[in-house]
Amino acid sequence: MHSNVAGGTPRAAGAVRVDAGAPVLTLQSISLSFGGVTALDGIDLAVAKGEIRAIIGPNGAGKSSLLNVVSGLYRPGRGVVQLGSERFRHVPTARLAAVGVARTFQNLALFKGLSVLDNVMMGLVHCRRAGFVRQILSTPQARREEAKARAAAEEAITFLHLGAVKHQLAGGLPYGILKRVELARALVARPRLLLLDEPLAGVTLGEKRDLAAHVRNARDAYDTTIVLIEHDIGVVMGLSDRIAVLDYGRKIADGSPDEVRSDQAVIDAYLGVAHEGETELVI
Ligand SMILES: Nc1ncnc2c1ncn2[C@@H]1O[C@H](COP(=O)(O)OP(=O)(O)OP(=O)(O)O)[C@@H](O)[C@H]1O
Repeated sequence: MHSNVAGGTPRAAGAVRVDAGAPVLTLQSISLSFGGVTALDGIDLAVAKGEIRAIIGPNGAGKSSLLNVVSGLYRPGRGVVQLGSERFRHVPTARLAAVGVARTFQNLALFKGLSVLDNVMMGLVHCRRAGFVRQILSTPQARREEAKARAAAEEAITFLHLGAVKHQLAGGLPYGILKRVELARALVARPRLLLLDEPLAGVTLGEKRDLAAHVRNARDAYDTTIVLIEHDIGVVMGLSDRIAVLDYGRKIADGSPDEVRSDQAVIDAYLGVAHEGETELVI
């Protein structure tokens, strides 16, 4: 893990600090096929420290495949994934936390039978050094780690305004709250890179605005870098520093929201056909 479990308090929300230094994530010529279907075709991407980078594109464009390559669920046929200074042909899923990456899942990866607090503490399970036997015997090391993990989880819970439900079982909570629990579980280990798979999907418009604010605040307070895939282009435009657009597995645009919004290739990809006089994505 690149930082301590408790790691101090989250920094107060402040100015955006997109760092021009070495990228946190670099993809070089990533290609991936399933049988005869090309899901990704020579994707290059560089994500700067502190950035919120959205990956958008029509259905089947390759967004989930890309996220799965970065988190090691898929091994690309070609190309390299670089996380900080480490280069991978296949990102080791089992060491994802150790290389400073956390992710959320579109359909949530929470334990319904555990409380919110215990679910958030699960985000630190890969950081605990005391083995199972020491935890059972409750050795001093295991107790210290437990206390640190609990403090970090409490901090993430407070940060995401989940204090009122922290002792409730996840199974009984509304979807919009569970999306925040999942974000807290991913944040608690203070990842260098946070991958969010449709963080705003399936919630009401009001909850979407709240979640978008939480994502932005999380980037600032936890000093992390965020790559997200999302279908709601309107929210994405307001939330992201840069947006990469995929279509049929290829990257067709990569730029600021304003650049992407007026990019003719993007407009065509979303509309399916070119429209004369169409100069902006309607959102
Ligand atoms: N596990 C898989 N097995 C076979 N084909 C797959 C698999 N995963 C993705 N594909 C195919 O790869 C292409 C890209 O799919 P992917 O799910 O990455 O796109 P997406 O942009 O995330 O789509 P959506 O917005 O609908 O979720 C599609 O043609 C899809 O059918």
